[in-house]
Amino acid sequence: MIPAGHPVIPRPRIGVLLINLGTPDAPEPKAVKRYLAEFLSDRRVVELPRIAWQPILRGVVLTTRPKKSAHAYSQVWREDGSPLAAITRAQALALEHAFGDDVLVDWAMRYGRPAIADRLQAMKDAGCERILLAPLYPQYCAATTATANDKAFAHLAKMRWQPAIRTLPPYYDDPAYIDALAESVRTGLAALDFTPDAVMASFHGMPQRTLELGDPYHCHCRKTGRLLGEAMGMDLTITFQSRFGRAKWLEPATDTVLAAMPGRGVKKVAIVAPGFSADCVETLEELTIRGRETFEEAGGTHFGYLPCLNDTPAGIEMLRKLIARELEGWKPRP
Ligand SMILES: C=CC1=C(C)c2cc3[nH]c(cc4nc(cc5[nH]c(cc1n2)c(C)c5CCC(=O)O)C(CCC(=O)O)=C4C)c(C)c3C=C
Ligand SMILES: [Fe+2]
Ligand SMILES: [Fe+2]
Repeated sequence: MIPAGHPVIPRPRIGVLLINLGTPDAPEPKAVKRYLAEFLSDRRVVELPRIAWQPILRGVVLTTRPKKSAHAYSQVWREDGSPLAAITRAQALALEHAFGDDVLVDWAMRYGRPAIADRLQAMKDAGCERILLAPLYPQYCAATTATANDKAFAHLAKMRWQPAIRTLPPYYDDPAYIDALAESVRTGLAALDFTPDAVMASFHGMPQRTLELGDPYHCHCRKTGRLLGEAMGMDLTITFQSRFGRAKWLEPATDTVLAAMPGRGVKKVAIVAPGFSADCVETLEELTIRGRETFEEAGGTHFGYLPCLNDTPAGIEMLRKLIARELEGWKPRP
């Protein structure tokens, strides 16, 4: 017999939680500061002892960067909010539709809102006894994939009745991903009013030290770049963007290469950012606005940015395939 006051147990369901990095609530210094404080305090992101990093973070970074970043965010903000959040929400809605009634698809951000703990709890309360955590990073990195999963498991650690959990593996070399990328690059190139002299694939950077410590991120990016180039039948220029701080980061740097290209006769460039599953401030502002400026100031004449897969039909179908594969054997009980 069920004791009085025992919660009503809903029909068991399967849940899928899409997770992306996170974004401020508003393109304003105060909101950006709150977001950066959480993001840059993560020891998976800045791998320095707290005692060394926190004074620099609080004393320098959080007193200068929020204003600069808020300006960048304000240039790309949409009516429905931060591009990263709006696109991730649209991906969740499209996948929810694609999977139908038996699978509940939700989304969360590692930093800021909607918080992973809140969405996981909501899924559990809605009857999800089996949940796939899907960090939307094609290339594995401790600073992205691992910390997203860590945050989810930290919440599970507080649950008496945990759901069963699977995590989406990195998909940097998955044919479904490479094919979707190749198709979207072909469409993007065809829509340009010029033929580029070079096509650049720009990935988010990481400190060089993480490669030496064994993080596979650099290798995953190189392999995605190679496979995408092979699928396109062309040589891609692979670069790393968004350098942060004084340490040596993965090279070559996107901005350095953009500044050098025109001098080498490359005056027309197209850029794609295959590591980002959704367009965000790093692609829409850093590449599309500042990257273009850098290239044109160095003598470049034509610059084209090719959008991420986002919630395009090809992008959603790719995610649906990857997710469906992970859900295999997880039939909802009647
Ligand atoms: C030490 C600093 C940073 C590391 C390491 C880092 C790794 C990393 N980041 C992404 C993806 C994204 N980063 C985004 C924004 C962003 N990244 C950093 C710093 C590091 N990232 C900062 C300070 C910011 C904020 C914007 C700025 O001030 O420049 C975003 C976009 C978020 C948005 O709201 O639009 C994404 C996505 C990856 C994949 C990665 C390691 C592989
Ligand atoms: Fe970043
Ligand atoms: Fe940036």
